[in-house]
Amino acid sequence: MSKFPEIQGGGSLILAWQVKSKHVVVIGGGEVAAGRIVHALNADAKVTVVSPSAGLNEEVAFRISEKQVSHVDRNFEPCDLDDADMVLCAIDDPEASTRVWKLCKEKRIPANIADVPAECDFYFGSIHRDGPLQVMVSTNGNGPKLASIVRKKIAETLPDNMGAAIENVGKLRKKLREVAPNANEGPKRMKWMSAVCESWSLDQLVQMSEDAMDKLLTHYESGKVPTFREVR
Ligand SMILES: C[C@@]1(CC(=O)O)c2cc3[nH]c(cc4nc(cc5[nH]c(cc(n2)[C@H]1CCC(=O)O)[C@@](C)(CC(=O)O)[C@@H]5CCC(=O)O)C(CC(=O)O)=C4CCC(=O)O)c(CCC(=O)O)c3CC(=O)O
Ligand SMILES: NC(=O)C1=CN([C@@H]2O[C@H](COP(=O)(O)OP(=O)(O)OC[C@H]3O[C@@H](n4cnc5c(N)ncnc54)[C@H](O)[C@@H]3O)[C@@H](O)[C@H]2O)C=CC1
Repeated sequence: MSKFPEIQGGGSLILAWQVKSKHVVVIGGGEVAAGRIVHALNADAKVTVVSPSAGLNEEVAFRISEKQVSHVDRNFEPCDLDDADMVLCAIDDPEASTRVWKLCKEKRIPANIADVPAECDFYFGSIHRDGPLQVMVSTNGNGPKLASIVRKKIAETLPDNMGAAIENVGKLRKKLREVAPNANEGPKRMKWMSAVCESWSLDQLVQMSEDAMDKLLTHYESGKVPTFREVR
């Protein structure tokens, strides 16, 4: 046995792709498209939906009328890809789907064709969301419904205040970078931040006020982590 991690091929590269302000083109306006739109909007993408009005489901029609997304009211045309950074295709026409996929590959645009795993640069997964926290479960194409069941099981084990605690830690980390901005202090900052996360409970992290954060940060220089009571 080697002391290094064993390689288990056959997985996906799971990343947190930053699509903020990027142009995501969703082709189709049915139930699957509606889900894709929610995921893209939750990541602050600029979304265009290409689908004839007659084929829109209620949710997609709602997002269009609320101007959460732009709408191109017709079937897909190659020019829809002109300034696309990502394409999500969810239509009930396999031949048109394959055409979309081939064009995306010519133009090197990352694409997901729902229903056709072989025509996907990436798969969607089942997602639990709580503020800044996202947990994605993938079964790598083996069992999408099971992915959803596993995701629910994981979510049940997480404390209710997890997202709020993470949000507060985010604020503290930002303040720490202001107090200790030097690039060469990275290792010290990271060690101290890790120690705070390990020694305080989630509830304490949630309850940490701006005041408490400022007090806590006065201990950074010494490298010590005071208790919650000491800074409250
Ligand atoms: C490869 C992948 C590509 C992609 O779509 O990105 C893909 C492909 C296919 N899905 C199919 C069917 C179903 N998909 C779902 C649901 C979800 N599918 C999702 C992802 C993925 N689906 C990717 C792999 C993810 C992974 O393996 O982990 C989820 C997780 C995320 C999302 O879509 O947002 C979302 C659950 C979200 C949630 O509830 O949290 C359900 C259940 C339901 O609708 O409730 C069913 C019916 C039951 C079943 O089959 O399990 C079929 C047709 C099979 C056929 O014709 O028989 C294909 C094509 C094929 O397999 O060939
Ligand atoms: N996660 C997954 O991979 C899953 C995939 N599917 C598959 O995804 C596809 C879409 O599913 P639903 O949303 O339920 O279908 P749907 O039938 O509700 O919607 C199809 C949509 O595509 C639009 N459309 C059809 N041809 C088009 C074209 N050439 N250009 C632009 N828009 C076009 C229609 O107007 C309609 O809005 C189906 O093939 C379905 O089998 C279904 C469930 C899960």
